[in-house]
Amino acid sequence: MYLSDFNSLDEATARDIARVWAAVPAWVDAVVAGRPYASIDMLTARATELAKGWGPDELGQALSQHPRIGEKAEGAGAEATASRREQSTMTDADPAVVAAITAGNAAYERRFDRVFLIRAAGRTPDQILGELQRRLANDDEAEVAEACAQLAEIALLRLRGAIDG
Ligand SMILES: NC(=O)NC1=NC(=O)NC1=O
Repeated sequence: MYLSDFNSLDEATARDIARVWAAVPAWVDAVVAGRPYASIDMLTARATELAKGWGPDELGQALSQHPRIGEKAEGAGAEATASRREQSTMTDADPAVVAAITAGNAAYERRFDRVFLIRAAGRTPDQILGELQRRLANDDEAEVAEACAQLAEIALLRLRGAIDG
């Protein structure tokens, strides 16, 4: 869709679209409230700025829309479609790597009590596994910051994939 379309959509429809980018209600409302955007750069700058305030609560809100790495997102919704596209690198992954990621996901959830979140697009399964194992050693605060940064990267990738200047 063009930026002009996003600018002129009714609030509810604009929120439905921004919610696919990151299912963080306050962030969705603020991104939509910032319309009309003069350029895609202004939109991405505001979306990035607003994501800087994310913490454990926002992670919890957004994670319901992100299947585990290596798990196929079910359904035909926009979020599931985006997840499948982003995780397509896992489709032909080495079974040993998939097994290690699955075990790593379980270890991560035991350690941090939430799903491991990473911007999967542009990463190989090996790179994802390496990041998972590295981040497992993070302390709580550092890991919240890393997970929020990944959530923001996913949001900006989805935003840029949805809106043409
Ligand atoms: N648990 C996850 O990291 N999920 C995901 N990462 C992505 O880039 N897309 C997802 O659905």
